[in-house]
Amino acid sequence: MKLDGAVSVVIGGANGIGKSYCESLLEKKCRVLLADIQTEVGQQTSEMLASRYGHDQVTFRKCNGVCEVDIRETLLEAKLRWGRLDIVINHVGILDEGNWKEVMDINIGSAILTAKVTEEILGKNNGGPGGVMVLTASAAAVLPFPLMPIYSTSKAAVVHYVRSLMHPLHYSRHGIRMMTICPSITKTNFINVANDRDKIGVMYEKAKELLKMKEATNSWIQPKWVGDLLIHMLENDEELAGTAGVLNSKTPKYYYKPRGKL
Ligand SMILES: NC(=O)c1ccc[n+]([C@@H]2O[C@H](COP(=O)([O-])OP(=O)(O)OC[C@H]3O[C@@H](n4cnc5c(N)ncnc54)[C@H](O)[C@@H]3O)[C@@H](O)[C@H]2O)c1
Ligand SMILES: CCCCC[C@H](O)/C=C/C=C\C/C=C\C/C=C\CCCC(=O)O
Repeated sequence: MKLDGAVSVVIGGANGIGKSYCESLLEKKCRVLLADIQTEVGQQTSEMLASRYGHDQVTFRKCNGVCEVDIRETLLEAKLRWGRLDIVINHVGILDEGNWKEVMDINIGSAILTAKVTEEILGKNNGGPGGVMVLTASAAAVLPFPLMPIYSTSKAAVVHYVRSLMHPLHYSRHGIRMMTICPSITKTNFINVANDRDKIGVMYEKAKELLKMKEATNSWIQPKWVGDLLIHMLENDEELAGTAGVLNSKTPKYYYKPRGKL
């Protein structure tokens, strides 16, 4: 798709990978509604980006990415402000092996609600133009990940859900090109969860040990690389729709391309 002039919503855009998504989109002259549950940091990030890329290019709105009403109002605000909506990204997720219900609720719930509302607003079956939806899953979604089986399973469900919605039976109805981005461990605030014994659970010691090795070898994924992957997937959306873009190093691999013509 052509990104110059396109309109996007990034839910969870105030920090880390989501912030990198916003910057990468703005670099390509895409307009961005940066949505986040944190008002203060969201506004700060949006203002910083506005001073760099233009005040008409980016704005902030408070949004809980697991709340259907918030997601709907956020998407509608972007459409009303800029007269169109092309790209919907939801980046929300948690890791808490001690609280499986909340992990499932948030990680799968945010995916299901985002797809539902995106289809409602952009779906060809609802008179919309179609568009693109991207969800952040995790590299832990495509292989068993014993360090955190609950998180890993919740993210696998996100990938599987998107693949199912990209089957020709669904795509022919809604016309929205959907994909997931699956980064390996990325240098953001999210990984501080590794210090929380309750949230990591029985693999706490092992996780600490592996993280120490990551630190020693500086082998993190950088948020900028994830932003670069987003742009690559958006610019090649016809070909990559339905795939999971997995980033275990700077070079992505694509999994699960649906069979048949989309
Ligand atoms: N950092 C990693 O190693 C890594 C790897 C793979 C996938 N992920 C996924 O990326 C996401 C976390 O992103 P990050 O690593 O950039 O972390 P981060 O903490 O830097 O950023 C997360 C952003 O999401 C916002 N947010 C959290 N809950 C929200 C909600 N309910 N509604 C709206 N906004 C909300 C936060 O305020 C924050 O701005 C999760 O989905 C996680 O599963 C992270
Ligand atoms: C290989 C999958 C990595 C998935 C990352 C996941 O989405 C986010 C994790 C956030 C915090 C991780 C806390 C502890 C994990 C410790 C080490 C992981 C080492 C993984 C690797 O070998 O690359």
